[in-house]
Amino acid sequence: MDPLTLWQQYQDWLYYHPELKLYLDVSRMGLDQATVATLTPAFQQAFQAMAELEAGAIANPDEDRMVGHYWLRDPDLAPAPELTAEIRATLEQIKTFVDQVHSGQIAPPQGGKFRDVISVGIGGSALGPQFVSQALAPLDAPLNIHFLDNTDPAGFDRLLTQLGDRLVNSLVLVVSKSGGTPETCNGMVEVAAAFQRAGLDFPKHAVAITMNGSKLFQIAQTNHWLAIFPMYDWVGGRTSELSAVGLLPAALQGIAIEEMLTGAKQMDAATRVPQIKTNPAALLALAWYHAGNGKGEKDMVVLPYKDSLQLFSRYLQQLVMESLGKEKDLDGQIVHQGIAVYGNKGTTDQHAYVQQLRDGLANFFLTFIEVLKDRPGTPIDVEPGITSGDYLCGLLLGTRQALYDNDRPSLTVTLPEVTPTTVGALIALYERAVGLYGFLVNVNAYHQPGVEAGKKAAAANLALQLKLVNALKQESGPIPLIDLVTKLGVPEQAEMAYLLLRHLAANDQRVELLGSPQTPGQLRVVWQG
Ligand SMILES: O=P(O)(O)OC[C@H]1O[C@](O)(CO)[C@@H](O)[C@@H]1O
Repeated sequence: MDPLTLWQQYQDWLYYHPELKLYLDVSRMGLDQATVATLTPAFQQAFQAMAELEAGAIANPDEDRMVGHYWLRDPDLAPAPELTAEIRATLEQIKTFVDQVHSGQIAPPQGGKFRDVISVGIGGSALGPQFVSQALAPLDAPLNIHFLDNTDPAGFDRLLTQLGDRLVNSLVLVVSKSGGTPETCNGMVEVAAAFQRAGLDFPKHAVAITMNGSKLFQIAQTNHWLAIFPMYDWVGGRTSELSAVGLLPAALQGIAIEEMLTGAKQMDAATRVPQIKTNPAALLALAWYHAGNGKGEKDMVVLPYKDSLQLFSRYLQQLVMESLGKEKDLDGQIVHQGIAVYGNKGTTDQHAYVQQLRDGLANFFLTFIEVLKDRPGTPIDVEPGITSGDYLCGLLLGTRQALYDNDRPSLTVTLPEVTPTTVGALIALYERAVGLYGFLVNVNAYHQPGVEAGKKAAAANLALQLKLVNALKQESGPIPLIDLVTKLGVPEQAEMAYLLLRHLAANDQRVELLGSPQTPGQLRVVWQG
């Protein structure tokens, strides 16, 4: 299209939210009225399904659960007064607790105030809080937050060593909706052990965020932890940033959580409009569907041109891919749905993989996240009349143009600045877009069966490891690996047994592999206990 036609296309498709001052530009996604017309019936069904979801329908049929993250920012939407009351009560519990921590009314047993937060959690129990902390935490935050979002011993050691004797003024949030995620449980045990080694009373530093009655709930209750904040079965991990999972850590850092909720609520109202072109979430879902032919044929590359939004793509990887990446649709048909998400930030990524985006595989659409306000305070010129922020904007727009000129589609979400309100709105925008898209492609966007498969396999491997070690202890000397698994009745597990024993030998001197690593099938194993 020639520039003037494109300018008209930009204006025809532009979405602008007057209160949030947020723009959405899908003009470079190759959409036209015919596409809208073709998909309008599907969207009408999606709008209807979304309305039923918000009204309390079982929108997660595989787990027989409602889907209620929208109620978190508008409690009156909840389908029952007790849910409304519970949401309000949790928000008050968060505010009261945080005020007491900030004032020192809730303080470490040794005195002083809590100054650091160790957040132990994974997936949606970490990604949202990490994104929001990087985006919004003030430089003079009353508490500094640190995340343990894996089961890596070296990761535990690194943070706990860095904190050193700051442990005495550290608050520990253990965040797990299910209360049983192994990585999070391991983190809790490791951190508790560190507190014990330091002679500190862990429960007096610990807070749980979990579902009522979970394993974590029972540990926290039995050991009289400082507080327990509820998670609900109708809030998924990947949509929990505006529940206690995200609001508690944000508030502890001095982030205005009420403004996050307001921004999300304002965006929810906008994305509730049952019209494609005046609903920003519908426009996103339409653009995604069109780009990937409803089958995720194009990857979603997410490029915020703002350092503080760098973690947004990691956050979206779970929100989009754990929601849409499904083997079967709601009719049980094999569909292998999904949209792959990657990206870090601009302009940085222009010096990494944008080369391939511009000239190589055309298997993506780009999502620019633009922030109009460059910085608080007065800019300086880096060249006469040009600031570094001008460069950031110019390079975004230049990359957008260069991609378009080579038939690479892109869309742009523009925020006036990064604030709790706009971050809340951005989260809400994408939660709704994923939900609408899920309805368009007829998948349950609210469960995650594939992850359970990996968890089950891991548990089986750890059980095998224990059997191998117990069997080794019965041996009087080295035993061929093959004989060991045969004795255990699992000869078909020879490779897994080898891989587990190789890791054990690298970390536990009592297990030794004898023979050449080049020929693992001929190795002998011995327990030097
Ligand atoms: O909060 P939990 O129950 O520990 O789960 C952590 C994460 O694991 C998953 O259940 C599976 O990845 C995510 O949906 C969730 O955010």
